[in-house]
Amino acid sequence: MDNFVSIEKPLVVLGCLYLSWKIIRHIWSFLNVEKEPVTVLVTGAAGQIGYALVPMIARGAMLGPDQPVIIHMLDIEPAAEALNGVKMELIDAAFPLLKGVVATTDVVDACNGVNIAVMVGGFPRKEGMERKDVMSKNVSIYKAQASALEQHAAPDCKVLVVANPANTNALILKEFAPSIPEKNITCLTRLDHNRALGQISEKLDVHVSEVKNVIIWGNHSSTQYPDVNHATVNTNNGQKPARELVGDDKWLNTEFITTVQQRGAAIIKARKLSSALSAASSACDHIRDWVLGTPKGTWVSMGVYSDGSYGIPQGLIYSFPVTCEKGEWSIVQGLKIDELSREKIDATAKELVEEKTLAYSCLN
Ligand SMILES: NC(=O)C1=CN([C@@H]2O[C@H](COP(=O)(O)OP(=O)(O)OC[C@H]3O[C@@H](n4cnc5c(N)ncnc54)[C@H](O)[C@@H]3O)[C@@H](O)[C@H]2O)C=CC1
Ligand SMILES: O=C([O-])CC(=O)C(=O)O
Repeated sequence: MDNFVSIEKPLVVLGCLYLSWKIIRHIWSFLNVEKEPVTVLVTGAAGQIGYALVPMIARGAMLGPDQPVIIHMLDIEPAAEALNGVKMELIDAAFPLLKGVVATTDVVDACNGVNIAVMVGGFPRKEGMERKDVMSKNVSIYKAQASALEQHAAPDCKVLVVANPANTNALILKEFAPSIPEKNITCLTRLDHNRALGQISEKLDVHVSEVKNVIIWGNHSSTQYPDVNHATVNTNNGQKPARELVGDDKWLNTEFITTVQQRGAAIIKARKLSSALSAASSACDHIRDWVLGTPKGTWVSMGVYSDGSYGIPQGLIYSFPVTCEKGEWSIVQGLKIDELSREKIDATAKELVEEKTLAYSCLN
């Protein structure tokens, strides 16, 4: 009996605490008390991704429909007038969640107090170029902006690098901002992940939301490895492996991979400009899942600092399958890697090692 009472008491206390928490939450939402705004920096905000991205952030696509935001926009002096035009449009759109806009060409003002930094500023590649061809211009920008972020952003600021070469720019930013925790510096491969989901959904004629757990391994470049071996599709008969449903290994091992790898180039060829709306939307997906968590049983691809998982050298920003919870990502462990995948996973890592050397030679 004594034992029973000693177990029961803490359970009752826990139950009361849980109920009080529920009641407080209910009253809170009833009173419609607003959350504190989160400050989001977008660099290169006068450019085409920036123009697509800032309204998405202001509408809640990045941080949720009840999260007020303050947007800081940075661009360079020649783009100052265009940047001011974007600010005017943000004001004109009267977004309920938008609590402030700063448009500046001063990197310190831009970084001041930011909680999330989306680094889009840089030079996009043109038709016929590889992403590493914009290396020398872009890595020096990331070296310079690293110290501004380190000194002026909020200490727990989360950073997403979009500008190409995205993995290597993120690595340079990490190396020149040593006091920012390495877990807080990531690069965008979610666009490639979404492209892979899109290709499977088109092939099977199912809605893209029914497909999950593709993986983009490695570099956001034409050596990336879009891996469908662990992907599943929701069907009327439950969840099935995507490979089994597609039933065409030849397509999955060749055309599917090259289509995803070359999708950026295909968009440039068609638009004469690189992807913008899909890049902006994927940047929102990346931050939303990182901050608010990935749905149960689902992983996404993020370029993160390698801890040696899957034999990838440490000291690279490499795209892995990750799940996110409470604002932290973790690499999905224990996936079986077949021989073909191993080769491709290593090949894209090798390119990143070469890019790192090239980046350092550009900075010297
Ligand atoms: N990781 C990914 O999935 C993707 C990456 N990208 C990359 O994103 C970057 C931006 O692309 P777009 O918006 O199409 O280019 P854009 O040329 O339209 O815009 C780039 C903006 O950055 C600004 N900028 C240049 N140097 C800057 C600096 N030091 N500080 C702040 N801003 C600066 C430019 O003035 C321009 O307004 C490119 O590097 C592109 O290759 C594009 C699509 C997908
Ligand atoms: O291809 C480019 O240069 C732009 C980009 O990164 C993409 O669309 O994936």
